[in-house]
Amino acid sequence: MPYQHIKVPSVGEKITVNADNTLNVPDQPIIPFIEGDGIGVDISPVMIKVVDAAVKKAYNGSKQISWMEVYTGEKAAELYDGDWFPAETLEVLKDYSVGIKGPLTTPVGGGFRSLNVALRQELDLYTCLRPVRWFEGVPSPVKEPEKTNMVIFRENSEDIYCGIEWRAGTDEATKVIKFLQEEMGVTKIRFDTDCGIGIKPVSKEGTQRLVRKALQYTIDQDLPSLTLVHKGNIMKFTEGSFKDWGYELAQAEFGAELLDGGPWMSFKNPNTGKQIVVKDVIADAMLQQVLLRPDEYSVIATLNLNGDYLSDALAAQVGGIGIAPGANLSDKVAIFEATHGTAPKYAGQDKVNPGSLILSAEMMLRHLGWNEAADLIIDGMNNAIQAKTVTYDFDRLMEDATLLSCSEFGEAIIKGM
Ligand SMILES: NC(=O)C1=CN([C@@H]2O[C@H](COP(=O)(O)OP(=O)(O)OC[C@H]3O[C@@H](n4cnc5c(N)ncnc54)[C@H](OP(=O)(O)O)[C@@H]3O)[C@@H](O)[C@H]2O)C=CC1
Ligand SMILES: O=C(O)CCC(=O)C(=O)O
Ligand SMILES: [Mg+2]
Repeated sequence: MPYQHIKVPSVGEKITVNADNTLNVPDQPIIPFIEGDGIGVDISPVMIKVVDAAVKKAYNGSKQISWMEVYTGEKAAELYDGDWFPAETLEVLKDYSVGIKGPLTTPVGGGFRSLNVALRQELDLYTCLRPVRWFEGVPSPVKEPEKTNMVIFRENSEDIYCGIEWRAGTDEATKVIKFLQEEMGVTKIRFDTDCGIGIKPVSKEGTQRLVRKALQYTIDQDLPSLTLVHKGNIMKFTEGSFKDWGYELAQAEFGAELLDGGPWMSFKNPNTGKQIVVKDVIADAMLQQVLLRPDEYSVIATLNLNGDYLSDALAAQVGGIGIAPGANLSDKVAIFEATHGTAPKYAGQDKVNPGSLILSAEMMLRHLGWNEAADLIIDGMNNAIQAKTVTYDFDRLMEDATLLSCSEFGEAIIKGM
């Protein structure tokens, strides 16, 4: 079926997904990409160039990506007559199973809701996977950045983050407040006029599908622990239940048993026989723990908003948001994206670090099973950083570095492969 603005490449095939969620990846897969707002215009073309070079070098022409641009955000609004979130983009991302996106702008305090969040919700991309590790040579604010090696599984479909809220003074907010006071016996709303209201849904099913994925990852990657991060002492029936349902799942589906009387648990990795510890930490304490005792944490499963905060904080700890990658995953669809946003003050200046999006593409290549190309990207990134040929964000914290533009850093990665 022809699309309104999306042009399907004349060469290449769709990736398909089997009933057991494994992928059939043709040698020339068509991969949809969203350029992104703000610095998307700088980093997306560099990401494509680096990925193409890695694939060419790894497979000498026997494999190749057919890129297909799809539109969301500012570019979509221009093309589709004010439609920021065209239905055909959603349809294509679902149909082609694997895609990658640049950052998209969300106005603060009003205007439209986050397109990034909408994409995750519409495609039920319930896991936001954000690995955080240090690259040798990257300037970091901590003394031993090599001790930080964590993988965040952030719940992506629930929580206060999903946007069920009403502005202060509206009929809706007044109605919800009245309902809470008159029908639910709530007496604790300190100022009940001009009061905005938000709702925080957290379910057993939503929690357990996320924790299941995180525990499976811990097993597959042979990692030592999974930490449930929550603020369950205060938000007992949302964040507290997240913790309880997480432990419950570890026990019921992975055979975990109480460790020293609990609440921590442990079980043996069925592949390696090594012990996996399942533990929990309260979210505020976790922010100091990751700074002071990072080597005690490995895989983290947490709620949507905690995961948002924790992923930017951990990214800074290993040298910054400019190299923090991520993926949004359902069981069938995977959309890769950087952790950072659109950094509007740098848009169009060919200045920022494209590393986040490039490393997100590196995760995408591994998802396809193209590990040789992914390894080349890591080599290229390592070599560019160790040669101290870096973008402004690293340059300002390094001595004797050579300052490169965004596109020059891409070239340096290619040269370093
Ligand atoms: N998934 C998504 O698409 C996301 C979208 N957003 C959206 O992005 C917009 C801007 O958000 P904002 O809060 O400013 O956060 P940003 O992540 O866009 O930028 C914050 C700061 O992070 C640094 N930074 C970001 N990207 C890079 C990069 N590639 N290279 C080097 N440094 C970088 C810059 O720091 P410095 O100033 O020190 O140089 C920048 O000023 C908002 O509309 C927000 O909603 C935000 C997060 C995720
Ligand atoms: O959607 C947005 O604008 C922000 C999202 C965000 O910060 C994130 O997903 O990390
Ligand atoms: Mg964020």
